[in-house]
Amino acid sequence: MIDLPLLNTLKTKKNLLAFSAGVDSSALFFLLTEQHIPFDIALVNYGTRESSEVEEEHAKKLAQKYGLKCHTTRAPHFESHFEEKARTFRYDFFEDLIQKEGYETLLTAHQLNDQLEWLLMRLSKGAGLSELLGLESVCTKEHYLLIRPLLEVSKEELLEYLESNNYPYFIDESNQEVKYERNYFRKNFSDPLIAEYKEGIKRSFRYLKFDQKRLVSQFELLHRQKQLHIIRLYAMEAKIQAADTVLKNMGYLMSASQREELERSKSLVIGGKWAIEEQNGLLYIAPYRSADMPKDFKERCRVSKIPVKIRPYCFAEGIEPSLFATIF
Ligand SMILES: Nc1ncnc2c1ncn2[C@@H]1O[C@H](COP(=O)(O)OP(=O)(O)OP(=O)(O)O)[C@@H](O)[C@H]1O
Repeated sequence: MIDLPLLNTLKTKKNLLAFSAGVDSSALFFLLTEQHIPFDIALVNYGTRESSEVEEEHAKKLAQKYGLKCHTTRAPHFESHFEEKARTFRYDFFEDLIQKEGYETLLTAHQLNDQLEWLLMRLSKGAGLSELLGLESVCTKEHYLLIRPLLEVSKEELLEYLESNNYPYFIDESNQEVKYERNYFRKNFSDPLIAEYKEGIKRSFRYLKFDQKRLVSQFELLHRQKQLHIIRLYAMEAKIQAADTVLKNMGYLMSASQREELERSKSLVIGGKWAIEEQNGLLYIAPYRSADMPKDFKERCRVSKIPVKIRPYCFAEGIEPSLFATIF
């Protein structure tokens, strides 16, 4: 019996399930239908496996059987960096659907094994708490909520659920190929650990997330406009944590050296992409831009205490600096 209290919150929402026809998303599909949660499905066909076409057909038939919409698309052939490009293509497709069809949530079937695999991969590269706990069960995106209802359920439990109910699913053989780094971690570390210590690992994630919340409360998002974030820091140690959280939400992961640089500096550009400025207990984060700005705009920024590296983004996006005088 898989009990997912989070599903109750979905009953009144327009939901889109990212459905690959594999074990995890098939299990989520049937858990949603059993609980009468309204949803449609979206599948990206990468055409990389013999079974790709069969899986797409299966998704369409399943959707028809349960009276759901099935959105599918065919990905182009990616020569290099397959995982990264496949992910970008996938989320672009989902976000396009969300905008066009007005979905309020995107549900993915990440589970406990994925969560541990993510943690171990980040741990091995140097990461802070919010990066280690990168898979969150509810994550606010600009136009929707990204929800991962299965984070506390192991792959083995999902498989048992499908088997015992005779529900159909496909096995993705590419998950076995250790040439992909994540599969190497999965096969050698996360899967064996979960096989032996599942309950302890579930508890640890719960405790860690609880501690993370306490730490997060050391900063507060005061204002967000487009991609500009202004955060109040209640403790200086919270700076990295705050930047980590915001950038991760925007799809950017800081490297270990960038984190060190941020610790040292009050004004910097990360990866040529993000301007970060700390000023009077406030942390400003915005995409890094350069622009010729009129004198009066610069003057209004100065009066409203908008840091120098943040101004070009405000200018490019038509964000009026004098607005901030009323916010703070
Ligand atoms: N081809 C696909 N079509 C639709 N949804 C998919 C597809 N592949 C994966 N998903 C969704 O994404 C979830 C995570 O899949 P997977 O672990 O393969 O992705 P990932 O590489 O970890 O990427 P990310 O974590 O960014 O989603 C799946 O449980 C499923 O909900």
